[in-house]
Amino acid sequence: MFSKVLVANRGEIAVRVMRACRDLGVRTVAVYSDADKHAGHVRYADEAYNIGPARAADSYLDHDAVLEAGREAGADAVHPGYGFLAENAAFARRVEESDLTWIGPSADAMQRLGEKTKARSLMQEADVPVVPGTTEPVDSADEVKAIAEEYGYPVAIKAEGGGGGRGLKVVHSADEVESQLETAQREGEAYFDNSSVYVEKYLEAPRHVEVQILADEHGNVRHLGERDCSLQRRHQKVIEEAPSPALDADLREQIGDAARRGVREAGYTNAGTVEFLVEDGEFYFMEVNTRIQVEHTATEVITGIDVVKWQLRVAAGEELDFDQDDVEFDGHAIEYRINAENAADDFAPATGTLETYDPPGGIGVRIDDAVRQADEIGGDYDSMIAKLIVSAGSREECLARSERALSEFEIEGLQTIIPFHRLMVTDETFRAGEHTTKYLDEELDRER
Ligand SMILES: Nc1ncc2cc(-c3cccc4ccccc34)c(N3CC[C@@H](N)C3)nc2n1
Ligand SMILES: [Ca+2]
Repeated sequence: MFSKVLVANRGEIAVRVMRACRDLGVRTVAVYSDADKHAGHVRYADEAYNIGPARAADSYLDHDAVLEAGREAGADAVHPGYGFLAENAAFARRVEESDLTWIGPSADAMQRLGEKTKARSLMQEADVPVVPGTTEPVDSADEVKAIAEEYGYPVAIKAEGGGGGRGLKVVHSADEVESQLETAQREGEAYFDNSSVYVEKYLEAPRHVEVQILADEHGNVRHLGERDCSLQRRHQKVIEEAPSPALDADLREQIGDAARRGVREAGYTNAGTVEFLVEDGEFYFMEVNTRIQVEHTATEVITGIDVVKWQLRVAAGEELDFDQDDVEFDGHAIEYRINAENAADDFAPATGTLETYDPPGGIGVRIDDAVRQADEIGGDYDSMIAKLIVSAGSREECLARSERALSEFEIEGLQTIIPFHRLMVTDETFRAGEHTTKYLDEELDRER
């Protein structure tokens, strides 16, 4: 096991990783920008190194600055968290080539799965259903039209280097194809430095269901069940839950097995998430997230498995000490992202001072955060300041407990989306678990 780990991140996920380190008796190193000098993850770590100014590109995204801090601290390994450099294969490779261990999948596995068409053909090799479409990039309008002829409009043109909803163009008819194809290629070049695009049948109102995977370096691959992330706003997840209300036992087993086959085929190790779209009782592979995710907590709470601790142990060469049928799911968990945003003002980012910061507690309530009363919340980074994860024996009990926990959560001096969450847990479509990925965008627009 490592003796010292550098966490190349900030906020709640940095503290989350440091907690797993401490559980394992591993010393922790924080890195911080000038704006984060007094931040929670710096307070929590055993030692901390300044890596540059507030702008992420000059600090948390600066490969050399992070590696230099690792060297200075004499760290054995680097955990990237999520966001920032977490899915940057080039950085993972630099860490692999240094004398630090990368806590995550190999750079090669990241590369293989980061190119969406390669990921799709890999999944087909493993008999994992993919959304109908091409597994090679397309570069002519005719190829796009051919897919639409075969599967019907609308079709989705997606950037090879995209993901997370970026680089997705929905084409509703033949006369839109040329312009949308051109835009998708141009944006792919601009945003992902990759103009390749591919085409899929666009599923009108799917659920977004993802499977948590843990794979060690000895060929053991386990799935830890699924999470439903259908409640999204402009591709930003707002509430996630485990298990998905949209799956029955049979579909649950099929989707879990498919995720394991796909990850094994990809030679993937460490923690990862296989994302699927689910519609009319069918599931289709969408993409793999080669990192720990914000919402890993919902899985931890119902399985009792510490995913981050296993990331560290797997990276240190340990074997998973449980079989697939040892993984049990107990009850229901819902995670509410507490973002510093003003839901009444189209979720515009908010800044301010936490004059009051009084999180809820009690049975079935977990708070993952890195802030405390009187902290200043600026606009330099992602707006999520905390996660509230509520769990109970059933989804109904979890909703009731959520209302109680959300009513206890007191924040003053800063606008957050807590009022939005309080509304959501009383919404009858959400309570019935019948919301699709379209629900929020349409519902909010309709209300406005
Ligand atoms: N062929 C096909 N059909 C429907 C889709 C639906 C989604 C999707 C999934 C989840 C939320 C969405 C919100 C608005 C628009 C799309 C979505 C989707 N993506 C891609 C990235 C992921 N974060 C969202 N890909 C799709 N692809
Ligand atoms: Ca994704």
